[in-house]
Amino acid sequence: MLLSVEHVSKSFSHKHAFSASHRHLIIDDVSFQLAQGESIGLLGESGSGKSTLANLICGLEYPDSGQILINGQSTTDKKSGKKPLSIVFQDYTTSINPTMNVKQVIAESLLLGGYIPRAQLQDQVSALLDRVGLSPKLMNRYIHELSGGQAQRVCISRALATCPSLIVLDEPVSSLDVPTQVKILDLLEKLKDDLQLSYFFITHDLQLVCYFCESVLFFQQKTIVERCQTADIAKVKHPYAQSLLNAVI
Ligand SMILES: Nc1ncnc2c1ncn2[C@@H]1O[C@H](COP(=O)(O)OP(=O)(O)OP(=O)(O)O)[C@@H](O)[C@H]1O
Repeated sequence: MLLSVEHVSKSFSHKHAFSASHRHLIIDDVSFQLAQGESIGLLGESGSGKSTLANLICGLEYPDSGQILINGQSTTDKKSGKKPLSIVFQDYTTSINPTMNVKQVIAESLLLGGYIPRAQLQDQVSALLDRVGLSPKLMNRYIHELSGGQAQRVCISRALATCPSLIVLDEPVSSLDVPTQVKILDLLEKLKDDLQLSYFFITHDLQLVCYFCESVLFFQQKTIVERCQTADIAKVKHPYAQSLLNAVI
């Protein structure tokens, strides 16, 4: 199994000005699996914990209990080496270091994927920019010199640089205008087919999930309340899943 999330719970400590800090449970006993080549959509309300789950999968946060295995290796296992996954965040403005140009951003990720002779770096960055439909001429630009669509393409090429099997897409088009959203979604669809990628696609948009993913997880009240194949979306039973379905039909 490419990704196995097993009974994962996570809470955060919130400090209060005039009282002791409290721990708030954000993720409660979440389990699901994703097979190689499969894509899953995660639908949930704003603030329900979707990004926290994404961060747990990527090893940016650790579970309080339960475990997350990627190709059988725990995300908490520091010795497991390079993980076959990348993440694309919603906010491209904060996910790119503003002091690095495009070449440095992508090169940093390429080098994470393994040693590359310095002489090959330029060509590999060019190839990755080409893969996401950007001209190599943009290599020396900084984030503030790019359009939103260009910046998100840079984030996608950075995600591809480590040759992942799985990409966690945390609302990758929500910060873009509609025409740019369509172009980025077309790109993601093409990359999925060309590179046989699996996506863990976090969004508020049920139609998008049905277009991109084989199955969908409905996330509410800190946990997954229903999972179904997108082909069977009309058969969902949980009231939350039904309410999302009714909103689009
Ligand atoms: N590092 C942290 N420390 C404390 N609380 C956190 C931390 N990260 C997230 N939270 C809290 O966890 C809850 C869920 O946040 P999260 O960003 O995962 O939700 P979300 O479903 O992705 O929201 P949105 O759809 O609005 O992006 C929020 O109440 C948030 O304040």
